[in-house]
Amino acid sequence: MVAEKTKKEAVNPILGCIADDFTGASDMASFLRKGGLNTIQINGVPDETIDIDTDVDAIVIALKTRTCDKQVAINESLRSLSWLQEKKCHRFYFKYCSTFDSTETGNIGPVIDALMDAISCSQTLVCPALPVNGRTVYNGHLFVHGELLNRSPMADHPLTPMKDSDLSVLLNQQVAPEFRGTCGHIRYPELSHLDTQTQVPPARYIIADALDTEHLRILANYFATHADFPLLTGGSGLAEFLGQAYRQKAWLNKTSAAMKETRLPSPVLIIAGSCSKATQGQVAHIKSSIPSLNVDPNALVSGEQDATSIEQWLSEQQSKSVILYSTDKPENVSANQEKLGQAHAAEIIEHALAAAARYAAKSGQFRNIIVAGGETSGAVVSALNIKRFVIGESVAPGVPLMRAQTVYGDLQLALKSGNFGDFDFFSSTMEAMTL
Ligand SMILES: Nc1ncnc2c1ncn2[C@@H]1O[C@H](COP(=O)(O)OP(=O)(O)OP(=O)(O)O)[C@@H](O)[C@H]1O
Ligand SMILES: O=C(O)[C@@H](O)C(=O)CO
Repeated sequence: MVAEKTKKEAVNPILGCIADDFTGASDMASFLRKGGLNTIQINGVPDETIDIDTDVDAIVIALKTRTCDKQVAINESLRSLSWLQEKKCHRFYFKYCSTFDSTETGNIGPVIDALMDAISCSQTLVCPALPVNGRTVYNGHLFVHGELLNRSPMADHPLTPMKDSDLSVLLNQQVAPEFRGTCGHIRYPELSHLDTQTQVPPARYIIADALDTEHLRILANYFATHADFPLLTGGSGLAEFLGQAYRQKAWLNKTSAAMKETRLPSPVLIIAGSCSKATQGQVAHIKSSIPSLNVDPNALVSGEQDATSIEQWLSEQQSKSVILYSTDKPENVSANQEKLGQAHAAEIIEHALAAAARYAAKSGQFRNIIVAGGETSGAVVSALNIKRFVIGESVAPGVPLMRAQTVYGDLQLALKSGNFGDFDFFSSTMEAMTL
């Protein structure tokens, strides 16, 4: 049964999204905007001080719950859901990574279960596919640029090494014991007649194949307003088509308000904490044209490098655009993790990069900041105490320019998911964001 709403009945905002990391949130927000929804991003669990404009169609809440303690992830997601329900959202989306990024002990299954329980729904969609960035699902297996997930560079991820690519296996490891084995599939040959001959399987978690954007359009048209599916889950691939589907159903009564000014004066500070293959190439490329500083966890531990020395280096660069990076090859990352502990290595790097971002904004030297990596972005946005972003144009699929009013003034940020963007992402984004 498809719930029909007339334009008169429409209530804004429609869609409330909960994302498990910060770049994932801005990725989702960029595609919702592309689909015609006036979208804002709120960072962290919103409290009563956060208000929203009346013309907002979609709200994306950015959490940092991908790798945190399970109970914290559940609690923050449920508190976010309550807030979205208070704001009268009536459709919900749990956004996780298009490469799943969640191990056996990960939080995707537990958070899905908790949200389903709170929304009282018995089925949900599981759709990580993002074909525009090379993530496809075929026969329930996740592929990255044509390679099985566990044979892609994601197998070496510093925090969430992906050792399987069968989505039902990955999910079954995580969900509550009583729901194990309750995955169903919509396989790609069935997609072309979804809604006519194909019955959606009566499974709790419905894993959808999607090989191209047309498949996502079909899925979005079916699931966007389906009464039995108030909660959908997956990557950002569906977002553009969900937006279009809501618009077709006349669920929107406002025209999308674009962010007006998208450029600020140079310079740009680039912060790369991602060690993904894409970021490694992008860092290597930009290092040949702007000053760079390697933020090294071993040097931070030994005291050879600290917040003061990084600040000193930044101030010496005066009005130049620069990059700070901890990006390294998988073997060096593993060595650091063995020596310092995985969580400790991540923490000291994130802390140093976030402190540098705060100094850069506070000193007024930089008003534009590009960050590579979801965890790193979460640390930077928290250090800048940015509560909300207005979403602007995308500079690459899944990477929007975003504006925030902060205690340090008007800032512009671009948060890049680790594996997103072409080799020249940093230079093209610097050009797009500055006067
Ligand atoms: N040289 C290094 N040694 C050990 N750990 C590192 C090093 N450089 C970065 N890290 C840590 O690895 C993690 C990278 O995660 P992050 O989410 O920022 O990037 P990503 O996983 O590539 O991006 P995304 O989550 O958007 O896909 C961070 O916690 C970071 O602090
Ligand atoms: O879905 C993706 O690939 C990204 O938005 C992401 O979540 C990476 O952190």
